[in-house]
Amino acid sequence: MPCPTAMRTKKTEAVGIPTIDLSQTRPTTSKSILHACHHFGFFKLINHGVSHHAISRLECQAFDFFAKTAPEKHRAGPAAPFGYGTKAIGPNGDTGDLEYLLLRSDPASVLQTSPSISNDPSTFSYVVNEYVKSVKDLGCEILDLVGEGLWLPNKSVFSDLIRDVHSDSVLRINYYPAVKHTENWELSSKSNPSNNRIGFGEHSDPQILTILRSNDVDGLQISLQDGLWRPVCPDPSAFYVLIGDALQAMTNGRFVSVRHRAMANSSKKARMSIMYFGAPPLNAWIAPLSEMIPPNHQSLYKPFTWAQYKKAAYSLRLADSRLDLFKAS
Ligand SMILES: C=C1C[C@]23C[C@@]1(O)CC[C@H]2[C@@]12CC[C@H](O)[C@@](C)(C(=O)O1)[C@H]2[C@@H]3C(=O)O
Ligand SMILES: O=C(O)CCC(=O)C(=O)O
Ligand SMILES: [Fe+2]
Repeated sequence: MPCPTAMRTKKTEAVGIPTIDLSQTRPTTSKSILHACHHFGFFKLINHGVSHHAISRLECQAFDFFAKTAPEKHRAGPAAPFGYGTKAIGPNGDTGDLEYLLLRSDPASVLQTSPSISNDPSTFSYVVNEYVKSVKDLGCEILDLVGEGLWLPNKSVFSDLIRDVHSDSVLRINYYPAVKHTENWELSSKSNPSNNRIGFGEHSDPQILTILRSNDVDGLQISLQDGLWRPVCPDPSAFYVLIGDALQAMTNGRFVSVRHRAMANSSKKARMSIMYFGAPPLNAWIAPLSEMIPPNHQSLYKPFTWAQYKKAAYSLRLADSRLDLFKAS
């Protein structure tokens, strides 16, 4: 049976969103990834090789956490920026209808925070670390395919940043509680736009790339050049890959960081999404690669360190275009 989103958005989503099948040959996959990164900054990934077991174990651990009482959950907060947060997103007044856990992704930090999150911290940290390892490897594989497709002299120039022991990558688990529908909800949602509740507002991700997985509840939307919001059909067996601002800068704008948001108005069932944000080390310099600047063209962005970019991101609102601050004059 087609998912409700697919039925509602046949014209947009069904024809719009590229799907990359990682079981295809390397050159074919690489070519399709480049096309998707250039035109969408977003794609769906199937046959990705990450074990269903690793995904469902983390999902179970996360559902157990969000099912706890508020005081228990607040032991893991406040998110500043790491830890448990509810409603408030970032330090500048953004809010959404969600709860979340934001975690540093290195094993030592996961182990350190686990006792405030789980009654069985060693299992929690094992499950998180196993998941992070899998999605990090997947992210690096995608970035190596990008390096190959672009014929870069150093094919691992992007993945090296994420593989670095000092990589600033993070894991985020968002939980959008179920919505209590009244009898005439369908009718009122059409006539009353206030039912369009924002779960996580419009933004682009600042990092290199994001690997997102959600349960079977819809909510994620992406906005392409035409400015229209396209619902993304949830597929728990797939991952969605989002290009971040840092990769847009390194490719001198050839790849676009996709604007996206999550709605929280649509389901009687809670939505859970898990994002791995692959990031460089804080002291890494991000700048357009010389191979990405065509002859007689200029660099579109000034060089910046990841620490400088993060500082800028945290000084702005969620919807702000942070990369604009680093445009070359
Ligand atoms: C409002 C904010 C939340 C955010 C930091 C920021 O000041 C602007 C970027 C936001 C974002 C979006 C993608 C990720 O979810 C996130 C962890 C990130 O790296 O940048 C969040 C930040 C956050 O929630 O701390
Ligand atoms: O929850 C989602 O599906 C998207 C959340 C998101 O974009 C983020 O956390 O950066
Ligand atoms: Fe995001």
